[in-house]
Amino acid sequence: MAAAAAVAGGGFGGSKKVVEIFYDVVSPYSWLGFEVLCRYRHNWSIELRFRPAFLGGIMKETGNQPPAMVPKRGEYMKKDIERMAKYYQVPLQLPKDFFGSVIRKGSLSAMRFITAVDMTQPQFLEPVSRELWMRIWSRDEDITQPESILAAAGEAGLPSALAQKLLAMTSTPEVKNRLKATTEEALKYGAFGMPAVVAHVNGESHLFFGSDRLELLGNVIGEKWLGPVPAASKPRM
Ligand SMILES: N[C@@H](CCC(=O)N[C@@H](CS)C(=O)NCC(=O)O)C(=O)O
Repeated sequence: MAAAAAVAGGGFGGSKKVVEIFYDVVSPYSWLGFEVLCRYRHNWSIELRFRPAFLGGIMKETGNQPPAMVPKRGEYMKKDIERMAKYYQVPLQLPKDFFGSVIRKGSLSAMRFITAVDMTQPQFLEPVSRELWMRIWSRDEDITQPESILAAAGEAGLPSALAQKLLAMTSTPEVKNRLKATTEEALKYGAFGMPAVVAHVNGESHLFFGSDRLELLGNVIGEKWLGPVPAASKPRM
């Protein structure tokens, strides 16, 4: 198993089932899956592991394309995201210039920053990821410029000197290679898009694609699905 699992405390032999979510902040459906799994940490006997990866790399390696590249699917997606945001209670809003913000600008610098956080300050991984999603997928703000990334880090509570240091780390081979390695790991599990959720059960790994397959994930790991906002958890937003 890759470095991240080792860092997070070893293999998959504990009593809780390990569930990994491979995500990229450019992906709105990843945000939905991320928030719902964060809630289910309190309801299911799972150890949730965040695995920041690069969706562009997954698309390239598998020959896939973002769903909105098919115009009719793009139209449907707008409606779908609106409805899912309401149902999942996540404040997702489509950016005005979808192609500019999501396809053209992309998320490489943001995902490298998140990777640097994961490698050195993992306690900030969850809030930094969430704040970057808040920027691009809720407030229609940039996530590519250094000042945008630093602003998200500040909102997440990362001290400014530390955030500057992590930003400088994003151009190092260590960070670039780690993001590549996590992306390759997702591909090895069979990912072709995001969120890619991998559950480890009795030595076997099961891949689920999409924020809409978490009910099925629950069924496979023997846990009850209680809807996107289970009672024991409070939505964060
Ligand atoms: N039905 C899934 C859709 C997820 C989805 O469309 N994810 C995009 C990234 S935001 C993707 O990777 N799509 C690849 C594909 O549809 O083949 C859900 O509700 O989560």
